[in-house]
Amino acid sequence: MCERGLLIVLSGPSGVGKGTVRKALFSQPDINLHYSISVTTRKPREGEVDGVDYFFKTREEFEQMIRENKLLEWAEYVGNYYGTPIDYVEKTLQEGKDVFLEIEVQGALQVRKAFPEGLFIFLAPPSLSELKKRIVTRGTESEELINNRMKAAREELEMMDAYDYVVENDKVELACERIKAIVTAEHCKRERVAQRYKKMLEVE
Ligand SMILES: Nc1ncnc2c1ncn2[C@@H]1O[C@H](COP(=O)(O)OP(=O)(O)OP(=O)(O)O)[C@@H](O)[C@H]1O
Ligand SMILES: Nc1nc2c(ncn2[C@@H]2O[C@H](COP(=O)(O)O)[C@@H](O)[C@H]2O)c(=O)[nH]1
Repeated sequence: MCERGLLIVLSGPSGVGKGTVRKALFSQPDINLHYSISVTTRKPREGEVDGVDYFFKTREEFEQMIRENKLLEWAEYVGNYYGTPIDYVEKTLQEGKDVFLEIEVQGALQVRKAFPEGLFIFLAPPSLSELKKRIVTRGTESEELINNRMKAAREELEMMDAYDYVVENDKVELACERIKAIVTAEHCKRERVAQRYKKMLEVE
């Protein structure tokens, strides 16, 4: 029987750079993580592709997924639904592969309840003014939505203590290296624990 994979959750306020860091991480050749594509009712941004960036759904379709227990977690964030399809996560972990979720804070806290053995990483901005600058510079949100996301960000930043690690995204390459080091250390720790139990069972 193969060991279950590790569930890694990267979370943090909108605009901190979760997507940028995740893409940089996944572009590295030595990375063996599996990205879970979320479902959302948000309209696609320019260049976003259904089934690659998100599975784009109507509110009715999303609510049906909730009723049918197809989501590991879901949240309504600044007027839209976002959720993680449970089947992909379960199947991939079962195959012994690591799954990577990039989700907001309410959802991460739900996943923590369902998967306390997961690895929870909070990506933090160098400052609130830099966070605002990043959302504004991205140019995807109206002024009203930027203000709503900044309001949510203040509440989300208060939740960082609920995570296993806080990683500052000052520079994308540095944030990637920190996340890689955390994942490697977590694997080593789990391997040591597994070996200890194996030996214990051999002796008894
Ligand atoms: N370390 C960094 N330094 C400067 N700019 C950055 C850094 N990381 C990301 N950015 C920029 O900040 C903006 C927001 O990044 P990104 O879209 O990855 O954030 P996000 O956390 O995924 O946002 P959301 O949660 O809204 O999807 C982008 O324009 C990106 O290029
Ligand atoms: N709870 C969940 N949050 C998710 C999921 N997928 C993405 N997100 C987060 O939503 C906000 C807004 O995303 P955006 O693409 O509209 O900028 C951001 O923090 C994402 O990380 C999910 O499945 N569940």
